Amino acid sequence: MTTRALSKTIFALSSGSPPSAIAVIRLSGSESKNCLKRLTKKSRFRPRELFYAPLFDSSSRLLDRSMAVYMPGPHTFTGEDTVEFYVHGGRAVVNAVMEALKKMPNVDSAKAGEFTKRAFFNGKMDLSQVEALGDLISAETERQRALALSQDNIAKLLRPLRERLLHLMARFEAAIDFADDVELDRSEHDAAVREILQALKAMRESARKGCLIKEGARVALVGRTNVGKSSLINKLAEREVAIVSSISGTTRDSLEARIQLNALPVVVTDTAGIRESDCELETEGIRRSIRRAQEANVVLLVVDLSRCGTLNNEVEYLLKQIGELNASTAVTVVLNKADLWKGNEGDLVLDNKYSDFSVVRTSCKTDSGVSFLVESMSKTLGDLAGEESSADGVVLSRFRQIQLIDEATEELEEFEFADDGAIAAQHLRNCADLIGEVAGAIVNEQILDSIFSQFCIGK
Ligand SMILES: Nc1nc2c(ncn2[C@@H]2O[C@H](COP(=O)(O)OP(=O)(O)OP(=O)(O)O)[C@@H](O)[C@H]2O)c(=O)[nH]1
Ligand SMILES: [Mg+2]
Repeated sequence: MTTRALSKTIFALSSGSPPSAIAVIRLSGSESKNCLKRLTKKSRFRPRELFYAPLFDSSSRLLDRSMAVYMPGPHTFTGEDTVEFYVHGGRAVVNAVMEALKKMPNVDSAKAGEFTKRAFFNGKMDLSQVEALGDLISAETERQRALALSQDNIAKLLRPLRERLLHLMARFEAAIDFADDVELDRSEHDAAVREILQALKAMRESARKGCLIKEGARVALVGRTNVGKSSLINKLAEREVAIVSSISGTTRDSLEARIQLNALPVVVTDTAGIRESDCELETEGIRRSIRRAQEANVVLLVVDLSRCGTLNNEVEYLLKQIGELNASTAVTVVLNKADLWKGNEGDLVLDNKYSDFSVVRTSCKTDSGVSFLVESMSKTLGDLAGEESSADGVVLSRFRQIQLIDEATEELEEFEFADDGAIAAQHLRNCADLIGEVAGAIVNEQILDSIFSQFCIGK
């Protein structure tokens, strides 16, 4: 950000869109106090003290009877002089005050994320704190809120790792520069690096959970045609998301519904039923069903109990059609149309290799088992995302951060094979730099633009 851009005083409506009981208009920059003087016609203000403030335009017309506060920098969110007006939240009131501010010299309306950008450039926040703030503002579930708050400390968590790496690197460099005086015990260093590697891998695993909390879990309903997948998504979403009919092959494309389970956002996908087909469109639909299953955190394998014969064969058939599932994907076998079943319990026994699968019996006709299925999914997602309290620890949850941790891990893995001291030291340096980048100690302009553009105006 240029000095000129920083020198402008910015203002924005920082509360939600009018009408509302109260609207907060915030200013940041060296002209803030002058703006306050002009609007209130007062000249002296006690810092950080809320006061009653009738506001006037340049022709002394009363705009609103508001409350206001003056907060001199640098101990403010942006690090600059800041003023906040708490005006009545009517659209005309807000517009009138904003219009009056716009006419003042060297004052401009703020762009999205501009207050936070100033806080960052004035050293009030690091990049991971900026990202955490963005997450907090967009948090929709309890877990997302807790996760966002936990992210405030990423720099603190990573600093010791980075310092250890730099310390190890310095030892390697000293051994090169002063070969006669400094002797290097490589095995001791290898052990230290392995410890750091373990810490990075643990972080990577917790990041997978963090992403699940932040991005939401994906659940796919997969099975043959006419087994009741669309009926089930309608039950789970508690609304008519998909068309249900007795005609096999009714659903041709994947359909999504967003729900919340165990304080996690969940995207449930209904898919086209799997069967042999000559129809090009249907075959494409089935290909998409398989892709949705492969991308899912939880696959609900739906089976029509009244027609499935031996369950084990049916599950085997469906898994074969889907192909490779991720090792972390949880599978629940849903035995639907339980109301029609008159079969043999012995036919429902699953092979030991499927012992990790949950099995739930449902009927979309009588609703029996549906709440049990919801409970079972909730538990499965809870296991995948970790207990709710685990969000108290610091967990990474950004793709950008995970990529950097992966690259840092690769550097350390390469370190182990580097016999040459200089190359080994370089791997340690690269790893330390990548870890520094996670919390934003080292930043590139493009990443900054993309992060700040996700903010709303007024933050
Ligand atoms: N008796 C009974 N009928 C059900 C049950 N669930 C669904 N059905 C009926 O089964 C038929 C197929 O249901 P859908 O939900 O459309 O099945 P689907 O798996 O989405 O089918 P495709 O879209 O063709 O793959 C409809 O006539 C439903 O009313 C159930 O639990 N019991
Ligand atoms: Mg369907």
